[in-house]
Amino acid sequence: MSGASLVDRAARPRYRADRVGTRAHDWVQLLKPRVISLVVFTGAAGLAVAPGPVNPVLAAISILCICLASGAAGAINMWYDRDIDAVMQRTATRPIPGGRIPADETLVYGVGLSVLSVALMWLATNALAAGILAFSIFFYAVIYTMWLKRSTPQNIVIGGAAGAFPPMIGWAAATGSLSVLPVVMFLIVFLWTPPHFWSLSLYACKDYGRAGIPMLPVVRGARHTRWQILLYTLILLPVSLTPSFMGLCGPLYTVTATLLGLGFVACAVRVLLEKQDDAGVSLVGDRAARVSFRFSLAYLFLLFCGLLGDHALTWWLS
Ligand code: HEM
Ligand SMILES: CC(C)=CCC/C(C)=C/CC/C(C)=C/COP(=O)(O)OP(=O)(O)O
Repeated sequence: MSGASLVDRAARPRYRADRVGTRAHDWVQLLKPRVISLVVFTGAAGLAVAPGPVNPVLAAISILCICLASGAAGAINMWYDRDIDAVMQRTATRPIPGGRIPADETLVYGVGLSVLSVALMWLATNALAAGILAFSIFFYAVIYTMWLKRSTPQNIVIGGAAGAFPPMIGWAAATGSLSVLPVVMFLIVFLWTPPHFWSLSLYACKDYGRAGIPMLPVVRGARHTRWQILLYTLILLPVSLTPSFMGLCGPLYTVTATLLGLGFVACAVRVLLEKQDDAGVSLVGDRAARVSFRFSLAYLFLLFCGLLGDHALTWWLS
């Protein structure tokens, strides 16, 4: 046997395994797994704080459906945005612009998973949960991605509603109805989205400008964006405390929401006061905006943990 074929035999299986692994990884990346992990967590929280006993199998199926649906919407977003993703540094290596997954296969994948998730939700729970799930996919994939994202700097404010529906979906899956608390949870995520995204957009501004996407700092400038971030954190703080004012939760949630809300406002004030030029562009590498973006992720996760902990405590004490 020649040396070359020995090398071939040794190399071939490893090459195949790597390719299979890479392809599987790319199919998962189309679902934006890191982003949807928090989306799914908020949906699970909505389900967990809903009143009445929930069948654990149906709860698990509902959470799986929210996961599949948000991933599917992400895949349709990547299919539609393949032109701008190729231009932006942050997204240029995604599976479609990277040439690793064909665009048409991504569309079939996104639409297929959308149909599967909605049908499964309907079969396992009820029409209300399935209906809001379908509407969320439509809102993110069509209203936000295909329309608002490229046409208005308010794109993420209105489009952010898509990512705010999961707590309502979780609650509806558990109860077949809606109530004040899931609507407040919707409002919290809705008002959280602008400071979450605009913090990131302050330091990703060049990317969006190059791709021609009218994100707020591109259109209205960095200084205006800094004020808007502060405005939304200031509105978010009292809204996040509505469950306390309405007697829908106890002191654990109230303390958590107050501390986190003040922390988020403090991050926004730092973003506003950061050393900047006349146009509001940071002179210190957008340090405050980076901290604010990271804090936004911790904020939402911990706030909903506070709600879950409060709910568990009330149940345990009763
Ligand atoms: C229109 C609304 C939103 C916009 C435009 C937006 C935009 C973004 C962008 C551009 C990133 C960076 C992603 C990357 O580089 O891969 C990001 C990260 C993230 N977003 Fe959002 N987001 C929105 C809503 C949400 C919602 C509703 C959630 C969850 C409830 C969320 C959770 C996350 C998480 C967890 C990350 C971090 C991902 C990582 O660590 O790589 N986002 N978001
Ligand atoms: C239940 C359900 C269907 C929920 C869908 C909600 C969802 C996936 C929300 C996440 C929002 C998100 C990833 C925005 C990214 O914006 P972008 O697409 O402008 O970001 P990009 O530049 O990174 O692609």
